[in-house]
Amino acid sequence: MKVGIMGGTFDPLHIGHMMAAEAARETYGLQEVWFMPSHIPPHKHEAGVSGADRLAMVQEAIHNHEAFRTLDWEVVRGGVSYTFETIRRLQEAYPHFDLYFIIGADMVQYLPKWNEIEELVQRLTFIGVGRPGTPLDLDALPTYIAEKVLLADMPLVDISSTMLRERAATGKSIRYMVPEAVFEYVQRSGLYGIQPRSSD
Ligand SMILES: Nc1ncnc2c1ncn2[C@@H]1O[C@H](COP(=O)(O)OP(=O)(O)OP(=O)(O)O)[C@@H](O)[C@H]1O
Ligand SMILES: O=C(O)c1ccc[n+]([C@@H]2O[C@H](COP(=O)([O-])O)[C@@H](O)[C@H]2O)c1
Repeated sequence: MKVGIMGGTFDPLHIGHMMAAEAARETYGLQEVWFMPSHIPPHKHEAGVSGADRLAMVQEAIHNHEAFRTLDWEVVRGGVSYTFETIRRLQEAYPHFDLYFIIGADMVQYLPKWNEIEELVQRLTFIGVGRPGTPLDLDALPTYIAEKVLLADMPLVDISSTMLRERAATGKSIRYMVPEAVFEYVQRSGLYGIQPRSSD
């Protein structure tokens, strides 16, 4: 079975994440895509909102898609979420899966700095999608990494979670930049300083 892993901080989850997963699924015929929020991403500070809320946003966003699932392992395990550790465990649990890890252009260029990248490229194939601000240039990567990165086309989406947090903090709308169900969850829970909706 061909399974894509869409790893991310998802603070908050936005339409760029959804489109990346769908483009990878469609282009490479992935039977399922598992959205996997990290607890603490290796190269970032701890996320602003809890793992439980970030997991809930993923669940809200994907529940209508027949091929999308959530994987809560990293949030449940806690600590720093190293992808190679998670993938080792996944392959122990599901030895017959053919694994693909979906990432945006910024993460493609960062691959040489991932922990145990030599092991990771033996265990899975990356699927990279375009993202404004970073060229998707496989020639810039060492060959042993570049030959394990496939590309999937999608319309460029100039949205990041950072931009959405900043918009929310300054009172600007994030509606339609996140899936509607995520917007409703954020509003209901009062995340990112967005006012909980009154019970009208
Ligand atoms: N607009 C986008 N288009 C394509 N890929 C994206 C986009 N936003 C994020 N991704 C990819 O999704 C994965 C998870 O991203 P992440 O949750 O860190 O979101 P982010 O918007 O980059 O967050 P932040 O602004 O907080 O760094 C990464 O591989 C990232 O490259
Ligand atoms: O394991 C690593 O060294 C590593 C370095 C950078 C990113 N990742 C993973 O790549 C995914 C996207 O990262 P991020 O920080 O953009 O959300 C997420 O699952 C991270 O845990 C993993």
